[in-house]
Amino acid sequence: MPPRPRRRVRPAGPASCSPSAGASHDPPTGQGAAARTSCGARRCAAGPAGRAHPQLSRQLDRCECRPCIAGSRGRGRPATALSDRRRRRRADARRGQRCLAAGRAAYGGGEAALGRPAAVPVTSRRAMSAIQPSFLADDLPDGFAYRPGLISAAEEGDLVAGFARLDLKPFEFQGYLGNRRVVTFGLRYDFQAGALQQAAPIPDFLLPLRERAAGFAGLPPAALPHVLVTEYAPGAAIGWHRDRPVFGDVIGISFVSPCRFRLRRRAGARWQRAAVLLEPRSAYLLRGEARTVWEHSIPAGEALRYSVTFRSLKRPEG
Ligand SMILES: O=C(O)CCC(=O)C(=O)O
Ligand SMILES: [Fe+2]
Repeated sequence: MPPRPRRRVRPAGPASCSPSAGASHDPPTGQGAAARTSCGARRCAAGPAGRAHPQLSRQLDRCECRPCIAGSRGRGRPATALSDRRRRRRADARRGQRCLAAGRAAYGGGEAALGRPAAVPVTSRRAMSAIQPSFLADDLPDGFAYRPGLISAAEEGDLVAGFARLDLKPFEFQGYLGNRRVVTFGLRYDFQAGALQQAAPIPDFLLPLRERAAGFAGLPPAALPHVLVTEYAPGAAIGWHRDRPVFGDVIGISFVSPCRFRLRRRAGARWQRAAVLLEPRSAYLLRGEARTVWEHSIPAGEALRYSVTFRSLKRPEG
């Protein structure tokens, strides 16, 4: 195997931030200590001295620092450094067969466990503390809704087999690659153009899921013209963000293994925080304040997880 290309060195200047940042934002090993910044991410130790995350912008709705967007936990690679793409593709087909069983086993495994939507057995204390929900009902952000068991275990199996056939690509933002892989259908947000563009039509196998998601959100299926399928391999994360303002409601459905879904919003000089366990086959809705005020993120998990995210379009102000 050819030697792995070196990580791209961050260019100087305010438009960049070294691959560091955040709870999903830790600096790469050897880059020194990182201090907290106003965005709750970390100061880039290797970046311009003392500067907070340079691309954090309230207008932009999230920190635009490349590794933050990529959720790469400091391990993001430049697109040009992708050396194992072909190998990963070949592994996909095999993984599609294995992942459901393996993912289920990682959190307590077996078809019997799958029949129980609420309780999520986990195999280790560490895994338990990583995903334990931490809010009381009162702490839920307004506009956040959660439904366990939106789909059956059999439906989940069929959908996961479908994901294995999709052309998932590492999430890319300004040349940096995240550890999660994605594919978008219907409408897609083009980060460079800053606008929605037409993507491939939503595949037939996802349409019944869209109906279910729409029913959960009280919307007609056609009101969800965008769908994003995301694969989180063990260790993959998504950093703190709000979804793009061009979108309206966000409905996320989880597959294979659970994750901890974290929420935070500014409360003076501090962050108010909440977290919820997203079980496989469950759905959540982000609407109102949960969508427009609170940020969300998912820390790296120990087992493979897929999510399907449906989004409506923001209604024109009237
Ligand atoms: O995987 C999930 O459920 C969340 C994904 C997400 O927040 C996003 O793609 O904006
Ligand atoms: Fe999101």
